[in-house]
Parts: sequence; structure tokens; C-alpha cells
Amino acid sequence: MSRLADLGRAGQAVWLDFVDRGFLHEGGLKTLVAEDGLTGVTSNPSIFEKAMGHGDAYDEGFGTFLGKADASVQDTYESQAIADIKAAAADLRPVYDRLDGRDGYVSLEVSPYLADGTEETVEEAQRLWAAVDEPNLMVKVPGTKAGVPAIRQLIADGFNINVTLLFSIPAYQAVAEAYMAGLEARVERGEPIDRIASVASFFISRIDAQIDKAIDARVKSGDNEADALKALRGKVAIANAKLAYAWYQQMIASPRWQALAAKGAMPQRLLWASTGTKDPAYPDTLYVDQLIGPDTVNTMPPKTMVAFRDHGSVAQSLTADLDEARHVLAEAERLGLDLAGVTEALVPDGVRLFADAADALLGAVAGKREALLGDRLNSLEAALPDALQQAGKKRLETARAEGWARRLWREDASLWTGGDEARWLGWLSAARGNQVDPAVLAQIAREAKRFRHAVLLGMGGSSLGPEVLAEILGSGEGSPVLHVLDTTDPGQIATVEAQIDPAETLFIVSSKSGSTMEPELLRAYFFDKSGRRGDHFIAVTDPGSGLEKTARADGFAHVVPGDPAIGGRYSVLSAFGMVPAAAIGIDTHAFFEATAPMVFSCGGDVPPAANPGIRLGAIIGEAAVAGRDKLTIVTSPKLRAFGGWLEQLLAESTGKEGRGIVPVDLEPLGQPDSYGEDRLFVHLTLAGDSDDDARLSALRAAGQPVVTIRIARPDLIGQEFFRWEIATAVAGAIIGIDPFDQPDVEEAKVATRKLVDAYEQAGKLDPETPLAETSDFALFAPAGTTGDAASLLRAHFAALEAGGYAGFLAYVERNEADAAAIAVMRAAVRDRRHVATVAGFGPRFLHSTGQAYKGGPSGGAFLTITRDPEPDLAVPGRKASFGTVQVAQARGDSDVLAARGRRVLRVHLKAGGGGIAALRDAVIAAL
Ligand SMILES: O=P(O)(O)OC[C@H]1O[C@](O)(CO)[C@@H](O)[C@@H]1O
Ligand SMILES: O=C[C@H](O)[C@H](O)COP(=O)(O)O
Repeated sequence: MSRLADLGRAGQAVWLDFVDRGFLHEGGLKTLVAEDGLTGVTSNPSIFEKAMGHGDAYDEGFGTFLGKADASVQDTYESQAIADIKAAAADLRPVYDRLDGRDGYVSLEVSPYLADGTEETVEEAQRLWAAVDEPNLMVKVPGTKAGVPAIRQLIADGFNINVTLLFSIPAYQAVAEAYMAGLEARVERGEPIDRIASVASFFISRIDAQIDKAIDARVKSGDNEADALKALRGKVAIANAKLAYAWYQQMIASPRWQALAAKGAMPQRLLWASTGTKDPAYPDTLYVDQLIGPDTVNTMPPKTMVAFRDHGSVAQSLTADLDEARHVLAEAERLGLDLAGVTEALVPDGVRLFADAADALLGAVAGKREALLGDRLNSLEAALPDALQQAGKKRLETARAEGWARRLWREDASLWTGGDEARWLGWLSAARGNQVDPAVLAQIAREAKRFRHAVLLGMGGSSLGPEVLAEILGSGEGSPVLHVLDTTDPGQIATVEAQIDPAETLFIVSSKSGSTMEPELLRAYFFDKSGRRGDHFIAVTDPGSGLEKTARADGFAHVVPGDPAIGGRYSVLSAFGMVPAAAIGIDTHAFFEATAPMVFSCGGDVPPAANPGIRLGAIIGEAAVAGRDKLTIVTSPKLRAFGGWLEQLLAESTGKEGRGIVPVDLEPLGQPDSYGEDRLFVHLTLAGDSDDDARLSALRAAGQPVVTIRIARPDLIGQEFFRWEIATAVAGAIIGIDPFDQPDVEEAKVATRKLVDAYEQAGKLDPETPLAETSDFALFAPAGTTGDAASLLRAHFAALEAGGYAGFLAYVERNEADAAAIAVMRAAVRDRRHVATVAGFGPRFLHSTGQAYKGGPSGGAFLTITRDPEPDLAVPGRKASFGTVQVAQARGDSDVLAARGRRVLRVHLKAGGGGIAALRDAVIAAL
């Protein structure tokens, strides 16, 4: 007869500390039951990681889940774990039935991520219990501080519980107390207690591993108690267990337990866990031989089981030599081996080890999902210099150990500054399409078909996302074409006006706050132009805003609410992006479906290294703190508009407190020697689109960091919105700022408002005296600057230092010709001064990159470009025209930049002069 079966006859149940699909399928467990009298199975996250995290044995099972866009890796893993546990439960069911519930259990552990939460643990145990749905399941709950009350409640609620991670006698006593209290609660409620099973898993080898380590260190250092110390090697854990059992025997004899036993209660057996020897110097059956006694369990890894079957010895060892056990513990104490400290530390250590295993497993499942999704998930490759590669890797490991993915989705503000960040995370769930009402979108899509044009009036987060959607996806058949007006430039307004007929145009007024000046002026302007046709207007705004009131009063066709828990720049997957998208006939349902693989791949259950958003965030965040803070956006032609959206997200989120990322968009690609050490290139490319591959390869070859994101189809652009939102939030955590506020934007608004108010009073703006002028332009700068136009321009660019950047802030119409002239100036400055260059059209950039220019890294030198609007446009009900407001915005912003110590030179292009082309030539000459 098997020695293992002899253990059973000695009163000790033999359990297997192992689960594996192949083993179960081949009938391995059934054989152990039949031949060795095995009566139970335990699992833990490490065991499942070994089973599922390697090889392909579970691929078939994973495949049924992972192919779906919205499968979570946690659910996928769990489905397979549960299948194995159910299979083991079925194999053990005859034992359970034969022993009338006294044994025959299989254990499944609650998530180690929950070990600090009582409520969460209770809920998780209930959930697993329902999911496995087998009477011979034991849910494993750690005996941590938070676990003990959970155990009490779960027992009271009638669940079978295996308490895990017990190392010390006091911790075990607390658990035994919780078990009795739970049973007593049932008795009090008149509920049965005779079918509730529990074991207390007392860990063995991990204690010796720690104590022995301390012993060896002291012996090595020549401790004068070396012999006494050596004598304790491999003894302390067993002595500790023996005394725990002695306490168990007393407890069982107590009147309190006897009263429960009289009502049919089953004792909570001590289960010896961690019984595989870790030190090869020890006999491999040590932690079985020495711990044999009635009403106990030993759960053994397969190797230990094989060894015991071969040469284990069965004797009532647990109650033998108790005095010796006491002596061992007394000696340990005398020698200062600090058993209490060791066992206390082993609890969080055990939780961490299981969490590490769970991370490894979830990471492996996520990897399989990525492979299965193929090009349904946008890919990311990073060619990075060594130092950045290492920093990113290290960051991902810290992020994993600190649970960043989970904490982000749990809305834990301590990831950032511990301020009000949790109030701004509505974009996470919005990415699943939860913020928008599909019926409203469908109605808007239907109604919009009667219009030929749609004009979106909004700034920053309210306009840049819709512009990307319109540019990259375009309008559906029979749906209007979208024009975005995010300006006060009279020329630009006139250009759009010339392209539309207000009678055939739907106007979408988008403003979260509902109080932003530009959309308010534009609304007033076009409302008049439309003949005050409210039914041609839709408002998208946060509930209760001023815009909502106006829209209702003016009978707008729809007032679609935003989510106040989403900031403007994170709002594209909410109503702010989806209403315009629906209006131009984009199938928003299909859009969210195409976006879902990224949303789920960036989930809280996907550890950082396998999480595409966190991976990117680690790269851009580490790059920024290492001085590579000019994130240079390079897109294939069809993705061009995306850069404008991304600029706002990065700049407004991270550029504050003198830190952050300065995005560089639409700067023509140069030769490697044009660039300094402050760049991180991000290349977004759409399959089939053409790229400047030669220049990009040259950059990579020159050691510049290049991240490449490949997008298989235009409708997968939604994935990049979400990936970059996650990445930005993560980069914010690395940089150490609140990525959801924009503290420096307000100041320019206040300065502008002052100027406009003064104009409303006086009918003119304060006169200014130019510092210098040519026939083409006049130059303005803060007091103290002198010289002629050429020397002022020369000094402006000469002041740029490595790591600084040149800004071109143009308060002119945003058209191809002006953009091209600015691009030439940028390339020239970049090539001659080796600094990054940025450009923005005002006032559009004020609601986007303006935050970083004022609040982000210093070192920017800004050339602000204005011109007299010709012709100007009046705003209904106001003295100040659009042109006046635009000039006031330019002046207000320049003043604030200067007040922040930024170098600012304002160039006012004269009417009848050579315009921006003349400025371009003057700038090139000045370099
Ligand atoms: O949607 P709103 O409230 O009009 O704001 C527009 C934009 O202005 C800003 O508040 C900056 O001024 C951005 O954050 C925002 O996206
Ligand atoms: O319930 C079983 C325990 O999880 C297992 O025995 C732990 O063993 P280890 O210390 O070898 O990981």
C-alpha cells in the first residue's frame, strides 16, 4: 500500500498542491485518489502561472475568449482556472460524497490584489463561489489583517474557506477565532453549521528559508554562537508548526469549541502548506515526516509527493518531542533570530509573491491576446537609446510592482499628486462608449442628412478631436461635410462662411464649460447668419452650463450633455467627439467596436509591460524627465490631423510647474545632425500611406529615439486616442504633476478679457509704440529691448540654447500658404540653431499647447505674429470685432509669456507689406 495512503490512516489528509490541465485531462488526479488516498487539491496564483503562463496547453481555451475585442485578460485567465478547478472538484466529488463533506475539497484563491481590502475580498470570494458552483470548493482567503474579518463573514455566510498565508501562531489564533465567531453567528441566526469546512494553511518552508538565511549570514560573519545557530537550521519552522498544533488541540478541547462541535461543526483543520523543501541539503520529505498528526492536512507539491511515496516515514511526529520544539523556539529567541519579525514580514511578502505571479500570468495572457488580435490592435515598436530603454524598463517594473494599471482604473489619485485627479477620470469608461446615448447619436445622424455642411464651433478639446475624425474618417454618404472653426480670425471665419450656405448648414456649438469666449462669439455670429434658426443648431456642453441655457432658450435641436468628470482634452470619445462624428455619418457603434481592442488591452488587468498605453507612457514620461521632452510627432500624410489633437493632450496635461512635454507637430523632418539630445520621435503611420522612411531610418541609425505606431485601417484611429490618453496620464505620474488641470491657461484669458473690456469701454485698444519697424512689419517687445528690426530678430534667435525651443505663434488665418511659410522658418531655425520648433495659430493654440508654453519647461523663445484683419467681422451685440478680439488675445498672451520670463517678440505684419513671406525672409536672414 502507498506510504501516502498510510498518512491518511495516521489521521492526516494528503492533498496535492498543484493543478494543471494536461495532468487533469490525463486522469492524474483520479489516479492519486485511487492509489494514494488523496483527498484534496490546493492551487494558488503561482501554481496557475506555472500551468498557464508558459507553453500552449491552454491556448484552445484562451482562444474562445481572446479573439473577442472586449475580452478582459482577467476573465480569460479566470475562465480557464475555473474550468480546471471544476475538473478537480469533479474528480474529488466521490471522496467528498463518501466522507459526507469531511474532505474532498479543491481550493481556489481570491485575487492577491485584494489582500488589503475586506469588502473586496468578501465580494471576490462570493463571486468565485458562484462561478465555480461546486459544493466541494474551498475559497482561499489570506489571513491578513483585512482578511480576518472577511473570513469571519464568509464563514457566517456559509462558504468553505481555506485560510492561506499563515506563518505565526498569533495570526493562526486570530483566524481560528474568526472561524468560531463565524460559526457562532450562524448558530445565533439558527442556521446549520455542519456542512461548513475550513482549513488554516500554515506555511512551513518559507519560514526556514528566512531563518536559515539569517543563521547562515551570522555564521559567515564569525558569530561566536555559530554552533548554537547552526543547530537550529531546518528546525524552527517545524517547531513553530508543532506548537501551533498544540494550541489547536487545546482550542478543540475548549468549552467554546465543544459547544459548536455539539451542533455538528467540523474543526478547522491545520493544513501544512509550503511543504516542499527549498534547501537541497534537507531530506526532501522533511516537512511531511515531521508534521504527521490526526485531523491535519499536508498539501504537497508533486515532487514531494513522489519523494514521500518512495521513502517517507509515517509516525505520529507532530505531537512528539514538544519540549524539543519549545527549546528550539526559546533558543531562536535567545539568539535573536526574531521569528515574530520573520513571520510578520512573510505575510506581505507572500501577498507580493502571489501578486507577482498573477502579474506574470496576466501578462502572458495579454501577450497571447495581442498575437491573436493581429492588426486589429495598433502596434508599437520602440527603437531607443540604451539609457532610455533601461529607464523605461525599470519604470514598467516599478509600475507593475506598484499596481499602476489597477490603480489607474480604480481612480486612485495617489498615482499623481493625491489631489482631485479621481474627479477627472470619466474618459476611462467613456472609451467603451458609455458616455454617449446611441439613440441620440442615431437621431442626430439621421437628422443631419438634411444638411450639406456642418460647422463645429469650439476650441481645444471641443474641436481638435472632431477635426481628426473628419479628416481621417471623412463624412458618410449623404451626410454633411464638417468644417471646424476654432478661431477668432476674421479671414478664417469668412473663408468658412464662403464655403457654406447657412440655410443648409448644421452648427454644432461645443464647449464643456459653456463659457469659452470664442465659441460664444461664433455662436452669436452664426445664429444671426442662420436667421436665428435654433433647429439648425446643436449644443454639446456639460450640464448646467451657460451654453445649455442659451441653447434651450434659442430652441436648439439638441443639447447633448458631456460628462463633467472628463476634461476637454480627454473628451473625444465622449459626446464632444461622437456628436460631430454622428452628424457627419460616422458609424459610432462600429467606431467603438474598432476601438475596443485597445481599450481592453490597456485595462486595469493588464500589467504595465504588456499594456500598450502604459508602455508608451513609460517611454514618453522617462524621456521627458531625462530631458528628451520635445516629443516630435511624425505622421503619415493621412494621419496629419492627429498631431493637433495630440499636441493639446500632451502639452496641456503635462506642461506645468516648469516641467512636462513640449509636443512638436508639423515640423518638417530634417537630417540627424539638425537635432539635439532633447527629442523623442513618435511616428504614426497608416498602412498604405507613404512615409519618409529614409529620414526616419537615418534618425534611428543616428541613435535618436523613434517610437513607431502602425495603424492598419483609418477606423482604428480611435485606439490611438485612448492609448495616448492612458500614456499621457502615466507620463504625468512619472513627471510628477496633475495631468488633468491647466493652471496657466487662465492667466492669458484674464489678460485678454481685460483688453477686450477696455475696448468695449473706450472703443479702442491701448496704443503701443513699436520698438522697430520695416516697411513690412513692426516689432513689439517688453521694455528694455532695443535695436533695429534685424538685430532684434537676430538677438531673439541667438538667445536660444540647447534644449530650448523656438515658437511661432501666428494670429492669422490658418491656411496652407501661411502654414508653409511658417514651416520654412521652423526648418531654418531648427537646422541653424539645433533647437526644436513649435508653431500654433492663435487663438487656437491658446486652448491647447498654450499651457505648456507658459507653464511647462522654460527655454522657449516665441515669435508672435499678428496682422490687421482685412476685412474685419463684427460680432453681434458687441463693440469689439473678431479682429479686435484676436489682437487682444495675441497681446494678452504675449504679456503673460513675457511675465513668465519667456522671450517674446511680437511681429505685426503691416497692411500692404510683404506679409508672412517678408517675415520669413527676415527671419532666415537673422539666423
Ligand atoms: O470646451 P471648453 O470649455 O469651451 O474649453 C475649450 C478648451 O479650453 C481649455 O479650457 C483651455 O483654455 C481647454 O482645456 C479646453 O479643451
Ligand atoms: O496552499 C498552498 C500554498 O499556497 C503553497 O503550499 C505554498 O507553497 P510555496 O511556499 O512552496 O509557494
